[in-house]
Amino acid sequence: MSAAHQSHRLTDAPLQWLSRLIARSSVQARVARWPLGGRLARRDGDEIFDILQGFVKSQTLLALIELDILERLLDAPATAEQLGLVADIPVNRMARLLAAGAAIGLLKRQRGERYRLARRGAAILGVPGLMQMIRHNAVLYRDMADPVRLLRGGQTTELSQFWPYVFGAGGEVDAETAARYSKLMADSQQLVAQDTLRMVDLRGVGTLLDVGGGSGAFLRAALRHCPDAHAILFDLPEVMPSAEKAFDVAGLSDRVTLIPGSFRSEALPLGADVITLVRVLYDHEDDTVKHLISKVYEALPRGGRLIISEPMSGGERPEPAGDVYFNFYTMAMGTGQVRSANEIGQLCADAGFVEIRMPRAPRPFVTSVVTCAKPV
Ligand SMILES: CC(C)=CCC/C(C)=C/CC/C(C)=C/C=C/C(C)=C/C=C/C=C(C)/C=C/C=C(C)/C=C/C=C(C)/C=C/CC(C)(C)O
Ligand SMILES: C[S@@+](CC[C@H](N)C(=O)[O-])C[C@H]1O[C@@H](n2cnc3c(N)ncnc32)[C@H](O)[C@@H]1O
Repeated sequence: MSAAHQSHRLTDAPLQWLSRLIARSSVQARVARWPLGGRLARRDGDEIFDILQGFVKSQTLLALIELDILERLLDAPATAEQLGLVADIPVNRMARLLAAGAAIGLLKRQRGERYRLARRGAAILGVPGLMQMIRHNAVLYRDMADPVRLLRGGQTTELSQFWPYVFGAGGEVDAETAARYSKLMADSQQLVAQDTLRMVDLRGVGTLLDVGGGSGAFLRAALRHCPDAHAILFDLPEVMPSAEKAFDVAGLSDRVTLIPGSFRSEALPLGADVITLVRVLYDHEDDTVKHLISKVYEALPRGGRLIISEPMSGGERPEPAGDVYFNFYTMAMGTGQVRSANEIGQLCADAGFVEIRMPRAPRPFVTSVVTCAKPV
């Protein structure tokens, strides 16, 4: 046994002893009688129960969205009777849904049995793409219904069918499928773009290349942010029609060059001083990611910068969004994985990048960022 392993075992011993005590119901009963012990035990109980009922809370949210309850309450407060009638749900069951909605803080019960939107319920309506993301969780949850089976692997998941482009070089995705995922991607991208642009400094950028940029939502936000910059979008050919249309509608066509291609088989376009990879790495295995980061390095001039933005694992300090939701999300997708900012930084350093920075993410459930530069 190595010295490191032995010293671990020595420091582990008291904690193991404590865990074994807490795991005994007789000890729990005694500790719960002390003032501090009682408080801790109640809090732990609350939190364990909250983990246990997570799915039920989430499905309550889904029912409120599917039955358009949030929108209806935005018009005017309403009773279970009124909402049950329009949603074709028996009144007593609608009353139970509304009570659940109030209990999770999305609705407020008023006098006279009427409900109105709570602040958080109203906020959901204003977050771009959030209602579609909530609806689309149903696909993930079907894959998660048997988590042990998912962990063992080997089966075809529904989510991997939902995002088929991930597996493909060009040619494997029809235009309709590409348009469907592009819309969902673009809607949720608005949040990612907001937070990314808050974490990086794009002042003075001449040309920005977004690799795997989808329909270009990030580039449009970046172009508005940097009025003098030009943009290049590189993505699979199937994505180009929706990108072209979106830049047209935004009146930004003259500031972007669209280049179809696959980063698996082609070199990246030259001429950008900043390259962005937004929600691209976590779709792919390590080998693909290493290869892609080297291609980015080759495509950049000296001093050029790489910006990586996507939900990340907390690494040595696991955190809920990266290490629970996106961790299982990418597992259900079948090809990718979340990585920590340190792991991503290391992959960049291995490719030759320097000045690796990890700004603090305001909303890790939306995105985190790693930036680095090619040495001058
Ligand atoms: C007087 C007034 C007006 C107000 C006073 C009171 C006050 C200060 C109120 C504040 C209210 C307010 C403005 C609230 C705002 C709340 C917001 C902005 C909430 C935002 C929430 C965003 C969420 C929950 C985002 C979730 C995103 C998810 C789940 C994204 C998932 C993305 C996935 C799965 C992508 C997959 C892609 C793939 C394939 C893996 O690459
Ligand atoms: C998760 S989406 C992210 C899109 C966009 N950056 C965003 O955050 O909304 C991943 C993107 O990578 C693109 N992609 C996947 N494989 C690719 C490849 N081999 N070459 C170029 N782009 C690819 C997909 O078409 C898709 O637009």
